Amino acid sequence: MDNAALWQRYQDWLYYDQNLGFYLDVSRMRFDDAFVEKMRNKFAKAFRDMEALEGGAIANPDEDRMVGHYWLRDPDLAPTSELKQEIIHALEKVETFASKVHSGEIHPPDAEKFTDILSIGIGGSALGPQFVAQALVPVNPPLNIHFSDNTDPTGIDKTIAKIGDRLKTTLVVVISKSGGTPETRNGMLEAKAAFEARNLNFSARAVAITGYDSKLENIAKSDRWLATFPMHDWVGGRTSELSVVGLLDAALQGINLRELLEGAKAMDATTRRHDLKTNPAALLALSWYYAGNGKGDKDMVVLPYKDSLLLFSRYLQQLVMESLGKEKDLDGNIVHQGIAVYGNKGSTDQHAYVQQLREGVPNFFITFIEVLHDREGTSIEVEPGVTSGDYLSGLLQGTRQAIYENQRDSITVTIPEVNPRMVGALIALYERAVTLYASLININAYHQPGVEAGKKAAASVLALQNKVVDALKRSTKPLALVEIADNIDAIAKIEAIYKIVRHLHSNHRGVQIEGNFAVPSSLKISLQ
Ligand SMILES: O=P(O)(O)OC[C@H]1O[C@](O)(CO)[C@@H](O)[C@@H]1O
Repeated sequence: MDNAALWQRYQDWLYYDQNLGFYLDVSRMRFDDAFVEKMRNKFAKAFRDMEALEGGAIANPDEDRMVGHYWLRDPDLAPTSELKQEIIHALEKVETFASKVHSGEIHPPDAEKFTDILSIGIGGSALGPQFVAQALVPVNPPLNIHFSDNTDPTGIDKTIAKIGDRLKTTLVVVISKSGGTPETRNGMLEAKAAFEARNLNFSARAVAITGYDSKLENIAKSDRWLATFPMHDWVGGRTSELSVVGLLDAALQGINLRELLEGAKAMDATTRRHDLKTNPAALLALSWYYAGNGKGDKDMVVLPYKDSLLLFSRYLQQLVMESLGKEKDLDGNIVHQGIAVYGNKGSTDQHAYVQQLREGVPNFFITFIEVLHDREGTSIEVEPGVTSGDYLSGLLQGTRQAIYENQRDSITVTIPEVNPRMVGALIALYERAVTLYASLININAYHQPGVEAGKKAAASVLALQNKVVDALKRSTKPLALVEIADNIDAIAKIEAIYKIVRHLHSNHRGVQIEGNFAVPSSLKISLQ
């Protein structure tokens, strides 16, 4: 296509939302009119499905649940007045709690105010709060946030060490919808131990965000934690950023919740249109379908040209991949669906993997995120008439053009600046694009059966570890791996047994190993 035709295509496909000041450009996705025509019926169904979902249909058939994250920013849409009241009440509770923490009305024992937050959670109970904190935290927030999102002992130690003496004025926010996720439980127990080691009362500094009657809620209530906030079962983990899950951390950091919600609500309204060309979520879903042939054949590379949006791709990774990465479709056919998502930020990544994007395997499409406003205040000139921000903008344009010239597609999302309203709008945009795309490919976007398999396998390794230790305790002489496996009737699990003893040995847990470590069958294992 020559430059004039491309410019025309740009104008034909440009979406601009005056209310939000938001642009979406899909002109560099090389679909033609025939493809768009072919997709019309699929989209008509996707729009109807979306309407049913927002009306309270059981959109997650496996778990027999409604899917209501869209009601969070417009409670009037909730299917019953009870749900509407619950949403309003939860938001008020968050705002009241945060303002009492800020004023010092809620404070730690023996100190006037909380200074820090330790937010413990994983997956949807961490990625949204992390993304929003990185994007929107003010320069001098009322509380500094730290995250613990893994069961890695070194990671936990580093976080606690970084907080240092301020642990006594740290508010711990434990977030788990199910209330039973082991990594989060471990993070909570590790934090509790760290507080107790310093003679600090944990319960007086802890709040829980969790589902009704979960293990975590029961602990929080019986140990009399500072507060508990309810999580609704109709909000999935990866779409929970605009529920209490994301809002409490945000409010505590002084981020304007109402603007976040307002931006999402505005994007929701825009993306309710049953018209492809004027519905940006539909334009994204169309582009994803085109790029990957409706089968995820191409990866989505997300490149925000703004440091504060660095975590957007990581946030989207869960939203997109946990929602769309499914073995079966809604009719039970094996389909192995999904779209792989990765990326960090531009122009930084240009000096890392963009070489491959320009010239290597053409198995991706890029989504550029462009932010029009460079900075508060004025910029110096780094060259005559040119600022750092001009460079960033030029590098984005240059990369977009260079990859297009090599027949690689891209989408460009342009926002005026990174503020709560725009972040809310971006979250809503992608949530809705995922909902529409899931409908196009006929999958349930709201369950995650694949994750359960990994969790069960981990639990069985830990059960095996107990058996291994028992076998070693019972033995009067060092045992070979095969003997341990025989003793506990687990010969099929010999490799797992080897890894368990090696891990226990490395951590001075009383396991001694002798022999040649390069030849596992030569090893003799005993318990001290
Ligand atoms: O909030 P929870 O229940 O601790 O779950 C954390 C994460 O674990 C998953 O259930 C599975 O990875 C995610 O969907 C979820 O965001």
